[in-house]
Amino acid sequence: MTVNTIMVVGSGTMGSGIAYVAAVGGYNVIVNDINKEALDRAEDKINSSFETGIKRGKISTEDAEKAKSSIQYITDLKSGAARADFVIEAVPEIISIKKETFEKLDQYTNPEAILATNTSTMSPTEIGSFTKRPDKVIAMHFFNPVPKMKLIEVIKGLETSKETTTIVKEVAEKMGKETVFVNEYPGFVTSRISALVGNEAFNMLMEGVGTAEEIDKAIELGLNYPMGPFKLGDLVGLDVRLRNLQYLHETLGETYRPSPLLVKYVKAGRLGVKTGKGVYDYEDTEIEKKVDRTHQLTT
Ligand SMILES: NC(=O)c1ccc[n+]([C@@H]2O[C@H](COP(=O)([O-])OP(=O)(O)OC[C@H]3O[C@@H](n4cnc5c(N)ncnc54)[C@H](O)[C@@H]3O)[C@@H](O)[C@H]2O)c1
Repeated sequence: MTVNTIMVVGSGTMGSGIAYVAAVGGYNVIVNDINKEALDRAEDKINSSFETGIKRGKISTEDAEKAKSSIQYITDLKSGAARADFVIEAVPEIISIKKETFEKLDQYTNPEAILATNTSTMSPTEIGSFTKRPDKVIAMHFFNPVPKMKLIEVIKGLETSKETTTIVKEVAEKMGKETVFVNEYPGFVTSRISALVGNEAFNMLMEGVGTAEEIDKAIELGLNYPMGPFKLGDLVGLDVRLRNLQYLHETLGETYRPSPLLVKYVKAGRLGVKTGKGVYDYEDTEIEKKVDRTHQLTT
């Protein structure tokens, strides 16, 4: 099967980045969101990614214009799905929303279309079971910010076919990405390790091992991580972090029990950069600058 048109469902942080790399990769792109304002924000963000790309010499003005004109923004899932031969879902990490989305996609797309999920933790086998084509369902786990981060972690479900993995590899390469193919297990490789490191840091803070700044500095300079676990957590969103940990705790057991301090921060509404306060206070411009400078993050 030749992939010409990619539809991205959910145009938030991840969906907008995925749409951008798909357009730069030469695909016709349909971006869908149930929320018109989110769709408008995505369009602004994608257009500014093109401007940055041109300024940094990563893409010519001509190619950027061509790629930009290949993107369509729509709120109607049905009409977009009917034209797509490859779909990447990036709706919130809530199983009921994923289920409803995949049931609809299964109904509206050509039966040959591949349906990929950008889930951070969930089972592509379970997501595949919401459709009548589990052989064509797979997880493509992108990293934030998508235009910068090189990797797509690809996770096969129990029924995912060889043909599907081959096509996914081709699509990822056209998007300029490296891939790792892993077998399904909760949290895959990256989300499982990242959640654990972040949780351990919260436990250390709770135990009084050090301040947040000291723990972040130790991990950055001593272990050569590009970003300390608290800065990363604040950027990802502590609520998102907690949700991932709760899922890993349910599926993998005690090792992943969320730190009581993380739970307390979320209860207080201290969710990180997005609420202006998380572990750090973002009125502190120095930390905000640091966070801006460091772009590597993942949930
Ligand atoms: N944020 C990250 O760093 C990151 C990294 C890797 C993977 N992920 C995963 O990517 C997915 C999306 O995360 P995000 O951070 O982009 O979320 P987000 O909240 O920024 O965006 C989600 C978008 O989906 C839209 N939406 C909600 N219900 C919808 C529906 N039924 N149909 C169409 N659109 C719908 C929302 O309006 C919103 O614009 C999640 O599964 C998340 O776990 C996130």
